[in-house]
Amino acid sequence: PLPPRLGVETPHAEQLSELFAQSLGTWGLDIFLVDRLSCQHPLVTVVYAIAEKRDFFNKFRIHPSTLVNYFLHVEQHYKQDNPYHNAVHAADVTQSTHVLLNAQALDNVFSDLEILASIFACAIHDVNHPGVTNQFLINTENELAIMYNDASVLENHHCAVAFKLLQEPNSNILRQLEDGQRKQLRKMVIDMVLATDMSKHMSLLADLKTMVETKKVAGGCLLKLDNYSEKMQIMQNMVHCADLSNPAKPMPLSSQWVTRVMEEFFSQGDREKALGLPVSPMCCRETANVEKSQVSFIDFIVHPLWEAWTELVHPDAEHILNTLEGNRDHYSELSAAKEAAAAA
Ligand SMILES: O[C@@H](CN1CCOCC1)Cn1nccc1-c1ccc(OC(F)F)c(OC2CCCC2)c1
Ligand SMILES: [Zn+2]
Repeated sequence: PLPPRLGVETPHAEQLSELFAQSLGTWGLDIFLVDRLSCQHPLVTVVYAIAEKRDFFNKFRIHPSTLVNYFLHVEQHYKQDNPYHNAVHAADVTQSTHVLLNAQALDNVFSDLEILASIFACAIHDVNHPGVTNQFLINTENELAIMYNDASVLENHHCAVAFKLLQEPNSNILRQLEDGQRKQLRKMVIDMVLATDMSKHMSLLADLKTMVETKKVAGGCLLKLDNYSEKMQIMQNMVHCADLSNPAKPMPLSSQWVTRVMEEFFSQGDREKALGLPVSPMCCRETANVEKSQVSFIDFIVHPLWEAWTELVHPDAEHILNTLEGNRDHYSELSAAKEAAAAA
């Protein structure tokens, strides 16, 4: 039997179908509205809609009910009481990557398997996130840090949980793939999810810039991506861009993400204080300057990354970079106004 047309039953099925028909491929889809209309199944409904749109069911002989079963389990393993690292964030990163994949500059660059791997990686990339940073897990000698020897602790955990869930009954969406394909997809997903570790950001960006320079110099287009490592570099940066896309979304969405991430950081700060640990940067609710932090986050991390991505897929991401620059100025003005008010 087929599952409901959105993957899950919801009293707002008509409205949600309409929203996906209009905006599934749009930068700025209101993922918080998707969360409400789907009755807190944002990940299942977004993945199901993308799977339909990209014909995954036929291309990979995945039964719709198997896809729903698996991603319901994945969704349930995102901690709903995390203000930020919850299933809405996973759905947001997945839908954002779906949009980035549609860039004309990326036409015919990725195989169907690479596209499935990218969407899969986004959907599971933060599964079972505990709502604290790698550093916190390491400092508190958490069992996860012991398990993964302090190396990309969260990211290793997300991958392991996701592949473990594939072994549950009627959940193995990769069952019908040829063995080689399944092994290849597993490797690609691991490579992408491990690359979402922020400690890899500078090296990932450096390699992207090098690729953009050579591409520009060669005057070639992206089609000349013949080896796995170049292809994977682009996929890693694409997922990383989507993971750091909050400041590049329309302000009504961006500001909700800022509130959520600060709430998660502050509760980590509260825990560090209670444990007598040094409070991590930006995690102290008494002293944090939210707007100022956003300006430096954008200036030092998010803008350089999106500038390189925009150049790589020129001109398809111009509007995203413009939104990011507009948001940066907005936070800078807010920060100045706050300082002026404090001085007065
Ligand atoms: O924490 C960030 C990386 N650090 C590295 C060390 O320098 C500061 C930034 C990335 N990251 N990792 C997990 C979640 C997020 C993260 C995601 C959306 C964020 O802001 C907004 F877009 F919603 C965000 O903002 C923080 C708080 C103020 C500035 C940075 C953080
Ligand atoms: Zn994430």
